[in-house]
Formats: sequence, structure tokens, C-alpha cells
Amino acid sequence: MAPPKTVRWGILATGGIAQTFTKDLLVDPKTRGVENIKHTVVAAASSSSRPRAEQFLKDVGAPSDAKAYGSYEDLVKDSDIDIIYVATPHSHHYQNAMLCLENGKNVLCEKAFTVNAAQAQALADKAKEQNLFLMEAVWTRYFPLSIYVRDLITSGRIGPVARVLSDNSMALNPEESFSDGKHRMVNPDLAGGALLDLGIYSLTWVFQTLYLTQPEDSRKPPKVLAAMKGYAATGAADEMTTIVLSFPRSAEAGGDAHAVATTSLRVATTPGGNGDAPGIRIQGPKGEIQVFPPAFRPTHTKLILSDGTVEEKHFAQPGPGKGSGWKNGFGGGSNAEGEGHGMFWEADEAATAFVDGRKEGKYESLAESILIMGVMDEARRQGGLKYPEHIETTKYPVQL
Ligand SMILES: NC(=O)C1=CN([C@@H]2O[C@H](COP(=O)(O)OP(=O)(O)OC[C@H]3O[C@@H](n4cnc5c(N)ncnc54)[C@H](OP(=O)(O)O)[C@@H]3O)[C@@H](O)[C@H]2O)C=CC1
Ligand SMILES: O=C1OC[C@@H](O)[C@H](O)[C@H]1O
Repeated sequence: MAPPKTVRWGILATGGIAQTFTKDLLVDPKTRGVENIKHTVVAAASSSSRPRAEQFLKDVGAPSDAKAYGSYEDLVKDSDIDIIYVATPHSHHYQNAMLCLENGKNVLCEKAFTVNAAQAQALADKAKEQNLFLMEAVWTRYFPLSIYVRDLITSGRIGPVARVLSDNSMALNPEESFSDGKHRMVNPDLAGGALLDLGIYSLTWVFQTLYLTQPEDSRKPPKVLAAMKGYAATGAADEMTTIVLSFPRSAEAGGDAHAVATTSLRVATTPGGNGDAPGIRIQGPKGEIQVFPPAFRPTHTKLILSDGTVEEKHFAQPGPGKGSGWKNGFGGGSNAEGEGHGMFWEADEAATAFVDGRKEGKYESLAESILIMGVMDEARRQGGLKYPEHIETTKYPVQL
């Protein structure tokens, strides 16, 4: 077997998810049976200060020669970097990812990919023009659990999927948790609200079960009907959004399929985060697949068939982990001591694509990311939610 190829990462921003991702990145891929690539961190940048980037590199256990930068502009000029992971708030993804692409860097960009579909399209166009890799970091798509669920569907165990019910909600008590209104969950200037932050996962489950599992030439965009409740304290952000989707299908493929994607900052998929009610139900004529919360990091599925068969599966996130034990502070769950968080699967895919010369992720094309951004645009249009022009714009560069 050929020796693993080492992929050199740069980390853009030093906040919560940048820490979690980078710790996972530094877990040896062999611990999860991955032999083709290795990851290393060669640089990190903080827009606040260089010492903050230095501290970040220490905290995550990066190699001692990794470089610390005090600006994103300096990071993108580093010729030793193969891929940059963009970990700023969604309001900033478009400007930051464009900066990377303009400077010839491959990009893995956190969710939600951008603020709207026009920005996502502009990034995809730029990546194509520059012949660079670009992928939205919807980590859940790359989990072995997600691959297993998609395989159950394509192998026909439940018959053609007729309906998907998909929720990702957290009872965050927003007035108390985000009382100054500055947190990205509620802050319009950071494209805040439930939809872009949490609802993206409800839609991920809808799309990866009803869209990605269809033959490519038969995938069609869904019709969208949405209800949105604004978050009163900050005005332009949603605290709850419900989207009904109808996917056109031929009669041979089972006819049209429906989905309901829900998200809320006020109520939880399972109160107390105990995870005993399925947040995702994928239903066909022969049975259903249940996925247990949280929707973004599920570890438990149940297949229930109408003939009485019940198959439960638990998926570990193999460690040992570099101290990547995780709590999100919102009651969103924590992983067992010694486990990784699970962000390494998407990193493996991005690195493998880079090494193989692919320009997009295997389980979510740029066209699908753009389509999902378009569904969120339509939900916001129907719900009357607009963000400030300077973060909705496709102009570049814009100082945020
Ligand atoms: N995949 C997942 O499970 C998760 C994904 N996310 C996504 O990751 C992104 C970042 O979230 P998270 O890490 O929790 O956010 P944090 O607020 O913890 O970190 C964001 C970082 O972005 C940089 N930044 C640059 N400009 C701003 C600004 N105006 N306001 C705030 N931060 C700024 C800062 O880093 P610096 O000062 O170093 O430049 C900051 O530390 C979001 O898009 C979110 O949706 C978040 C949580 C989980
Ligand atoms: O992406 C996410 O997944 C985990 C949640 O806790 C977090 O708030 C969200 O941004």
C-alpha cells in the first residue's frame, strides 16, 4: 500500500468550532481506518491578534513550527498551505472564502455555506475559474452513520422514500443565553437565527435522503412552503422556521415525495437532550428509518420494517481524540471521554479530494449546496426575513 499523503491545513479564525475541528484534524486517521492521507496544521490566523492565533495553536496541540498570523490576508499568502478551513460566522463566509479563492487556496467552509444562494454561486464560479477545491463543511454528511442510512435507502429496504420528517431544535432560552443580542444565533449582523444555524441540518437530512439518493439525472428541486416566526428581541432573525418541501418524482420512482423540515431556538427536539425520540424519520411503504438526535451529530439509528424487523445501530466516533471531548454549551450534547467529535470525516474527504485532484466533495456537490441555500432564501422570502445589505451582497471585497 502507498504511504499516506500529508495534507497541510491553514485555519482561518480561532473561535469555538475552529478549536473543535482542529483537534479532530490532529487525531491520527489510522484510528478510524483511514490510510490514504494524513493531516497537519501549518498555520492559523486570527483577525483579532497574532497572540490569539499563537494561543490557539498551543491549545489545539498543533506542531510547534505552525505559523501564527494576525490577519486572514496574511494567512492566504502562505504558500505552504494546501487547504484553508473557514470558521468565521456565516455572515463572513462569502468574503473570507472569496479571499482564499482569489489567493489560490482550496477551501473547506463552515455551514451555513453563505448567507444566500447568489453568494454560494459566486464562490462556486470563482473556484471553477481558479481550478480550486471548494466544499461546504456539513460534517454530518460524511459520517459513517449517514452513509449507512443512504445505503439503506438505495438498497430499497423501506421502499421508495415517500416522506421525511426532520427536526433540529434546541431549547436555548435565547433571551437569557444571548441577552446582549450579539451572539450569532440571534444577531442579524451575523446572519443570525435558527434557520441558517440549525435548520441547515434539518434540510441536510431531507436532501441527503430524498435528493442525493436519487439517480443524478432525475434529481429535481423541490417546491417550498415556509412559515417563520421572528425573534422579537433582535428583530431580523428567526427563532422558529418550518418548511414543507415537495420533491417531484416519476411514478416509477414512487411519485412525489414530501418533507417537513423544522427548527427552533425555543423548543428542543428532545427535552433535556436525552435523545430518546427520533428527530429524523425517513418513511417508505415498507418501513422507516429513525435517526436519533442531535441531528448534527447522531450516533444511533433504528430501522423498523412493517414485517416486524427492528435493527438498531450505534456508531462510535473513534478516538482516542486529542482531548477533543466536546460540549457546545447549549445543551447540544457531549461526546464520551476519549472519543473524537466526528469532524475528521469531512476533513478526510476534503483532503482525499485534494490529493485526488477532485474539486468538490463526494457527498454534497456545490450545485446541491447552492440549491439548499436557495431553499433557505425562499423560506426567508416567504417569512419576510432580510439581513443587512452588506452581508447579503455578492460584492467583493466588502469590509464587514
Ligand atoms: N459544524 C458544527 O458543528 C458547527 C459549526 N459552526 C459554524 O461555525 C461558524 C463559527 O461558529 P463558532 O466557532 O461557534 O463561532 P465563534 O464566535 O466561537 O467563533 C467565530 C470566530 O470568527 C472570527 N470572527 C471574525 N469576525 C467576527 C465577527 N464579526 N464576530 C464574531 N467572530 C468573528 C473570530 O475569530 P478570530 O478573532 O480569531 O478572527 C471568532 O472567534 C459558524 O458559521 C457556525 O455556523 C458552529 C458550531 C458548530
Ligand atoms: O453547527 C452547529 O452544530 C452544533 C450546534 O451546537 C451549533 O450551535 C451549530 O452551529
